[in-house]
Amino acid sequence: MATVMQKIKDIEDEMAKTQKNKATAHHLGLLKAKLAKLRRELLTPSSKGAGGAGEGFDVTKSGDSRVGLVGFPSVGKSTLLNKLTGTFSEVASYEFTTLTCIPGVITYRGAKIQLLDLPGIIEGAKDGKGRGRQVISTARTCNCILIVLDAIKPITHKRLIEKELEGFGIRLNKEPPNLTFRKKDKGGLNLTSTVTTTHLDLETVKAICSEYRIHNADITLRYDATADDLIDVIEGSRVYIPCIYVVNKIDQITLEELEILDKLPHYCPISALVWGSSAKHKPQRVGKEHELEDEDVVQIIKKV
Ligand SMILES: Nc1nc2c(ncn2[C@@H]2O[C@H](COP(=O)(O)OP(=O)(O)OP(=O)(O)O)[C@@H](O)[C@H]2O)c(=O)[nH]1
Ligand SMILES: [K+]
Ligand SMILES: [Mg+2]
Repeated sequence: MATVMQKIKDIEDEMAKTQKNKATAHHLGLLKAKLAKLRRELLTPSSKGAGGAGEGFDVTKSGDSRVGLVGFPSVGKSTLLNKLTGTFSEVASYEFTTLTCIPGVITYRGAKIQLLDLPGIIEGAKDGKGRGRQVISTARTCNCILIVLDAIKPITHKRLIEKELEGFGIRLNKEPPNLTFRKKDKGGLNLTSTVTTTHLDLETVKAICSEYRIHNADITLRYDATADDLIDVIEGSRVYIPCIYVVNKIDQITLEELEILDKLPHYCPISALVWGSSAKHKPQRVGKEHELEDEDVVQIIKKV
């Protein structure tokens, strides 16, 4: 029998092959619903190897808010935790230095923010690769997620990390769908909308609902919702979390490259070190007299 993973792969392949147009919308909607169901199966504790937070991840929530550092290995998550909180989390140039969840605290304008350093995740993390599931389950408990990216790595890494989080029911920088879905005993499926809709028609809604064996329901759309939005509402258990894209190691790129990155929404460029062509060794501690060269990055540390 095909494994859940294989079934997911088959559906993803079929979706990739299916042309996107009006005639295929309901079929694609059906495939999306099948995919959402299989993912849930994969993530429920009864299925092998799945489960919530595990050993080394059971950090108690504390303070006013919880922020999690998520990213590929060696992008500088632990360096950032250490700099921001004064906690010690091991830093090294090799991948998977951090193996558990390490908490630290930032005090900002009287608020205590719990910052969580997490192991690096890799593609396929949501499907159980590495400690990915523990990492993403922990990310689900956060009030804000910082996706840490390495400025010299391809920007496609942003999308890869987003996909891992999305596959685990996390929705980033998104409001919960503004639609109501009310199941009832009889009367069939009724679709009404208060705005013009371009994604969902009755046929697509029927295809999705049939996959969930729902034959009677009132659905009201208050915005131009997609098939994915409807599936999210039917599935439930989605979490809507704000996210900031922290692009680290900008000391390694040029100003022109930095300007391109500046177009990313919800973005913050940082560098945890001071490197540049004026420095004799990297990073170098310098005084006021030091003459800087173009594109040098300076870190100023203020004594409290
Ligand atoms: N050039 C440069 N190097 C950095 C910066 N921040 C961190 N590094 C280096 O990047 C490497 C990885 O840093 P870590 O903090 O261990 O990265 P991590 O994301 O926690 O790695 P894992 O725990 O293995 O996932 C180390 O060699 C750091 O010194 C930065 O801003 N600029
Ligand atoms: K590392
Ligand atoms: Mg680390």
